Amino acid sequence: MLYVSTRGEAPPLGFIDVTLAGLARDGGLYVPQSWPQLSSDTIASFAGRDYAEVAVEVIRPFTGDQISVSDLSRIAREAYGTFRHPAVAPISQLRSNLFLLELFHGPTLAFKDLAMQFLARLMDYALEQRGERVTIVVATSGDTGGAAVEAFRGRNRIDLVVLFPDGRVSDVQRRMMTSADDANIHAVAIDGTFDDCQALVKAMFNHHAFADRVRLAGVNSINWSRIVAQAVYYFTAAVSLGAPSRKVAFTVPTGNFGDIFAGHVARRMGLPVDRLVIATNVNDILVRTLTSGAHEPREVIATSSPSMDIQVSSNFERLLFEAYGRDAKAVAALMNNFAQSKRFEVASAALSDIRAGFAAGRADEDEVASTIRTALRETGHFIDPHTAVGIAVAEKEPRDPSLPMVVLSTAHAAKFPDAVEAACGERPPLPNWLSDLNERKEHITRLPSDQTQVEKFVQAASRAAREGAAA
Ligand SMILES: Cc1ncc(COP(=O)(O)O)c(C=O)c1O
Ligand SMILES: N[C@@H](CCOP(=O)(O)O)C(=O)O
Repeated sequence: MLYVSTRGEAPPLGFIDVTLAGLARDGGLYVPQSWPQLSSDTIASFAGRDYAEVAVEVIRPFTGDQISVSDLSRIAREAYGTFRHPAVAPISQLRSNLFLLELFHGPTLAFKDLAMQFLARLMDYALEQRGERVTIVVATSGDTGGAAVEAFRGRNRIDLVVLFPDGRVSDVQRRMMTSADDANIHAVAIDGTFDDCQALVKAMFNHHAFADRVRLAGVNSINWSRIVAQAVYYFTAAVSLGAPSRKVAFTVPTGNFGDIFAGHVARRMGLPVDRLVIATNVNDILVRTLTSGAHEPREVIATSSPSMDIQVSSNFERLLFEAYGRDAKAVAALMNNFAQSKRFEVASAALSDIRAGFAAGRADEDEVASTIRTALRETGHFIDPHTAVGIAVAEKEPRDPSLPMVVLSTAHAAKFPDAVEAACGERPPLPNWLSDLNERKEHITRLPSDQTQVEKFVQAASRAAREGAAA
């Protein structure tokens, strides 16, 4: 199994190299050369099995011969052993044929743990085998950063620098990123938005001399292994609701388009997914793109679902690659346009292709608040504002009432206590095992959104760079 860049100018790589590379050398994103298929019998056999076992079955076809099944199984067992629910990603029912896929039972209470716990162990394994070190720089709007800190802390061959937008994450999210004492973890508050943080990461990857010096790696969803690990829960959820004998639809709270693209991957592998609904808050560039074909960012608006306050959705490039019939030249031209004039138009054939598999809707702040209130009243449970965006959009979406609709519940309400309390008047408590979070000492460096200054910081944090200089 080889991976190719969406922009066509980077060398094809195998699974482990793609995992360690992050962004492709030409600025594109890696995708598999072809989609592995799982038969209906294989998918049906997932029913009742442990999450870790299903993860191995789904991920294995993507690994080629680069990792043995026993190593992959050990990594999956260890990764999903850190979750506090035996099902790892259980399903609960909200209303008739409307379900929540609970992705918040991991160590940092958000769906990012599902892939990050796996990825950290996979990278550790690969680096140990090769005797190498890397420096990871990750951009976060709040959840990826905390999940990465938890998954990579104390790892001997990896230094991690987290760039988060100063003042634009919740207190719980910030503390999860800044309160690790481990010497290999560095939390940096950037004076800017998530889009600025992500642009800095991509600029560092495209500065090849720098990227080589620090052995730069990425664990945002630009990293293929993040996506494939997230595809697993689409299988477990759909099978528990009757797949492959019946179709299932999903609504996905969307920002960087990684999570919903993972649903597309599951569909490409043979899972009968009826439709994937993109749910955004008022930062609705993807809804506007699906409506008009014009992909054009606006100013980022701060909302109660801050992790989705994103205008530049990295993984949309992977979908464009698919929709343009894997024409890397066409995708590279779109991305060049975007870099130069901050907009592009999706060609009508590609737009029709996207609309055939995806719908899109947005929820404003009033809808989010009223969804949180209604859910608490009807079920007695708190939901987080990102999940509320998903539910609000799913409720508005025309759908076949006989098909199950699964909304991805992407975070625990206790990560956003102020927003939840403002909506419903009650404050969701943190789980007991995190009750000392507010007392932990924070370590934060503040930097402007400036590539030179951030690179200087990353280089100083990088043991890989120091070893290279000493050699
Ligand atoms: C809680 C939460 N929900 C939804 C999203 C959106 O996911 P994606 O960026 O994969 O579209 C994010 C951030 O990515 C998030 O942290
Ligand atoms: N919402 C995300 C943004 C980054 O997304 P990723 O899936 O590409 O890592 C966050 O919480 O940081």
